Amino acid sequence: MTPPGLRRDGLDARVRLSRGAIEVDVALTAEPGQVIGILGPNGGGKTSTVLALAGVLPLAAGHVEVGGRLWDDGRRRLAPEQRQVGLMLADSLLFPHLRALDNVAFGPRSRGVPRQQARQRARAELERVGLADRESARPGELSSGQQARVALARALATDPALLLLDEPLAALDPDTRARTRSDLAARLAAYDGVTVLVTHDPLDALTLADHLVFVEDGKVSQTGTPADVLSEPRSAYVGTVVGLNLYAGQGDSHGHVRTADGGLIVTTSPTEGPVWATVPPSAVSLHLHEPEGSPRNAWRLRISAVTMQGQSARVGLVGGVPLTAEVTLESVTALGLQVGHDVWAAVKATEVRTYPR
Ligand SMILES: Nc1ncnc2c1ncn2[C@@H]1O[C@H](COP(=O)(O)OP(=O)(O)OP(=O)(O)O)[C@@H](O)[C@H]1O
Repeated sequence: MTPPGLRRDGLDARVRLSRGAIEVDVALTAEPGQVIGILGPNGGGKTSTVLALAGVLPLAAGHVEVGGRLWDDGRRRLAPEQRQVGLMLADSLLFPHLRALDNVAFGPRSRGVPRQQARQRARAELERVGLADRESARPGELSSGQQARVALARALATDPALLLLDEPLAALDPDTRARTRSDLAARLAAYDGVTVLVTHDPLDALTLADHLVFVEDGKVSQTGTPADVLSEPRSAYVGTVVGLNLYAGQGDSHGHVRTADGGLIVTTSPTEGPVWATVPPSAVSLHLHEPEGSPRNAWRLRISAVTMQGQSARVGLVGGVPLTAEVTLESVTALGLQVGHDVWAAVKATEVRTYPR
């Protein structure tokens, strides 16, 4: 809750630092109340960025400004405890000997709030995450999802201007994860500070974040709303996250896109110049013989992987235009799809979408 009269100005940061072998350079901006989702491959610099925002890692250059206050300008910085930050990690790191109420009250207490007032605040926070009736439970008596909600309540009990969530749901099993995700979404909707959420799970990012920032090898490879990113991925990694086959190519005026590897893709979408082309895996059909008929793409490719996903199968294909195809389990059986076999992959030209690079 923002005290009356205190204006919240959101986040304006440029994090520049060296970490291991990589040079991190990540700019982040957000309005109060917004959630920024940071995604990226392992070791890309996501956690380093969050640690720099928290003040645990010093900036080599750049700045961190939160709520109109300069926290770090690359030379002078506020210590972590001087920053209005709430932190939640995959490991909820609750004190095992303290009941839920005192775990949550710990933050305000350590900032000098008197005991009764801190407990009152903790009670309100537990209520907001639906745990009013479990305030006396020790962490060992709570489920993993409840522990995560206590950790969230604790992170918010100090009125942070910046809430940092680093893989907050990663330790939960899929069912608990889904339920806790919706609890988290509800709580974040009522939070008026800025949230930075690091996650590997596209579903977390797509359902919780207003804005996505992809960090690869220390740099921002793409930013945008979830809708922007879903429709127009701009790196191989982002393509994989949103589940589309993505190609960088050069288009001509005849609807032909030539990829860097020499593959040819035919599309009805505008093509001239450097373009990205996407093919949804579900738009790929597989055949044992060369398909005939309307203008479409037909590539002879080799199967590199077959994995089941619910009622369908994902088939990895390598060759001139490497693809992932999503087909029914019946087709896997009927066509006898196996790693190492060659098949024809067909995609209608109308299913290939392009946009400028
Ligand atoms: N304690 C450390 N000391 C030195 N280098 C580190 C340390 N922790 C991580 N690194 C290195 O810093 C780089 C960035 O790591 P970071 O943890 O920020 O990436 P990440 O994107 O969060 O990765 P992950 O998804 O695996 O958590 C990596 O090259 C990593 O090896």
